[in-house]
Amino acid sequence: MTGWTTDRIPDQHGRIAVVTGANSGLGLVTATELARHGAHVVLAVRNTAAGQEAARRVGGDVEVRELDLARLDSVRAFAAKLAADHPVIDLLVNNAGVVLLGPRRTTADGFELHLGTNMLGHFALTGLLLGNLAAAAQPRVVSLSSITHKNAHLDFDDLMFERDYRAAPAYGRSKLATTIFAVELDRRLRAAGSPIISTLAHPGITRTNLTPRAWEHRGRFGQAIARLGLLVTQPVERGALPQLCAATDPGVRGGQFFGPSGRWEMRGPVTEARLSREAADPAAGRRLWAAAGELTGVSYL
Ligand SMILES: NC(=O)c1ccc[n+]([C@@H]2O[C@H](COP(=O)([O-])OP(=O)(O)OC[C@H]3O[C@@H](n4cnc5c(N)ncnc54)[C@H](O)[C@@H]3O)[C@@H](O)[C@H]2O)c1
Repeated sequence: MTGWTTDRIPDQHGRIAVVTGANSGLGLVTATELARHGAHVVLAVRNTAAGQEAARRVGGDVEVRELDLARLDSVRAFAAKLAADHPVIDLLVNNAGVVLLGPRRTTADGFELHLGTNMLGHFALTGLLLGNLAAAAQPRVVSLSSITHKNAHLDFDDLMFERDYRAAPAYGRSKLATTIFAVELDRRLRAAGSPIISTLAHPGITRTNLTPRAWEHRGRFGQAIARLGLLVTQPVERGALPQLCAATDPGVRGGQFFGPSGRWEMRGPVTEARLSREAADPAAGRRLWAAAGELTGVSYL
């Protein structure tokens, strides 16, 4: 896949794609490219006013729907309406994500905010849409990992990070959990003989609202970090290529993981990325799957 560009996206007419967090950053570029190639794109967003503004920028055949991944009641309501209106869904891009600077916060359901939004919300959403995805000809689920997953470790005795909380490791854990989820989803889909494939992507370090703009408002030191960030980050159009490749390239197989090829995988052309040992561990997959099913009340596969 090295050298992959959006020219390799096949015609998407007749396909229904759902992109979470589609109003900004990587989600906005992903939605734009899918719509540009003819897909009907559902912009699944927390703030529908921002979603409508994004819809104007995306153009093409799009609709805006409200989804707050930090509230299971919102995930259920979104999935129920979407599933009724679109019996067949071809592509789900689990793109939305949150990064906190500051003290520990929780979702409406009491989950640590990073894990609850980035992983548990998407776990529930995927399960609730599985029947609609299975009805499509070549269905896919794409999950957003991060290089931070490699230095993270999941503590199954403290999944909600109640002990010694720190924001950056909490984000890394949530991205490791998302990565374990996507790999385990692929295993389970294959074992069930499902037509759906689960793929993964990470954008290296890409200039979006998450980084380094998050630093710009933090005084002179923050602005210096932001300027330094420009040197090591890549533009969002390039950062979105791994997830667009994972979502659309006809040659992609279940379980494949794409990211930038450059040194330290931070920026560069698309290539196949490496999972950490923990992310690829089937025992971690089984354990996390059981925990996520219990926590969200959505059990599948
Ligand atoms: N930018 C990077 O360098 C980088 C690196 C690794 C991984 N990622 C991942 O890429 C994905 C996209 O992030 P981005 O960089 O485009 O940042 P971004 O802030 O521009 O986009 C994140 C999106 O998620 C949405 N979101 C946050 N909380 C939500 C909630 N509770 N419900 C619904 N939507 C919610 C936001 O509204 C926003 O649209 C995330 O999963 C992120 O973890 C980004």
